[in-house]
Amino acid sequence: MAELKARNVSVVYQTARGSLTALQDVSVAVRSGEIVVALGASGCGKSTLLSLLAGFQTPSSGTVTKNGEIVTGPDASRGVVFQDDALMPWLNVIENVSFGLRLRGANRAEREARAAQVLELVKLQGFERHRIGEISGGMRQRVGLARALAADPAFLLMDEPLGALDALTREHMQSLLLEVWKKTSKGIFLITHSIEEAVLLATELLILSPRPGRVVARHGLTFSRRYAEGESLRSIRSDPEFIQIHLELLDQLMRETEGA
Ligand SMILES: Nc1ncnc2c1ncn2[C@@H]1O[C@H](COP(=O)(O)OP(=O)(O)OP(=O)(O)O)[C@@H](O)[C@H]1O
Repeated sequence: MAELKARNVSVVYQTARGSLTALQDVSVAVRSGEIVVALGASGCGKSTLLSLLAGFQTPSSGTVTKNGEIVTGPDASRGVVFQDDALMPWLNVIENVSFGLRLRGANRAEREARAAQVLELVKLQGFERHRIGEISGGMRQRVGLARALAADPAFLLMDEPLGALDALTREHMQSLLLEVWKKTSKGIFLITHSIEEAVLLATELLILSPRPGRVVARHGLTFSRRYAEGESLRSIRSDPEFIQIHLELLDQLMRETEGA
């Protein structure tokens, strides 16, 4: 089992208006087969936390470790997906997906075989040769997810991956993401602004509050596991417990952001 851990991390940015504590004493652990979701108002440090876990930056204090070893930079064990899919429009779908493999020296046959596997996982078979400009926003996000999966990372780190999608496409993507999780047992860290999405996907939900960014609550949840065990999303979403938790979190977030 792989484990990615931030322990008591703080991040202080120096800005023109003085120093800004983006994260204060935050701890989080993401293990294989878990979906840790960070939810909170704008500016509470969610992206900064993801960036630490990815190894894009180091904390001002505290530690980030992967399987007990200090993280010093990004590597292939952590695949990152952003809201803005950051695809290369001049390449087709399969070239985008296999780009990282190419950089790592995989030959053409290896790249094509692996890309075909992950494209099947995200249900994009048949679109391999489409140009990025020819496919929809939802499909682009699936290409982004396939690209992150291509190197078979132990962890997926996702910064509002579904934020730019329309409501219906977003729901399709939520179930696709759960299917991928069920099949691969990756450890997932995901940022969202949607309370509903957070409750649906999370096995652990972190509520962050801004200025300074800190974890104000943690909830262990089981709805995604119920989906993985075969319950339909419709049945989960209409469960009174799901609705109750959703409303309680809404109240909590409203209180946290009052006057912000
Ligand atoms: N490189 C930086 N230099 C200075 N301040 C920064 C930098 N990056 C982020 N910040 C500030 O740190 C705080 C946390 O930012 P961060 O992007 O991590 O929050 P967030 O919760 O992801 O926000 P959002 O939901 O809007 O994406 C914000 O006040 C932001 O303005």
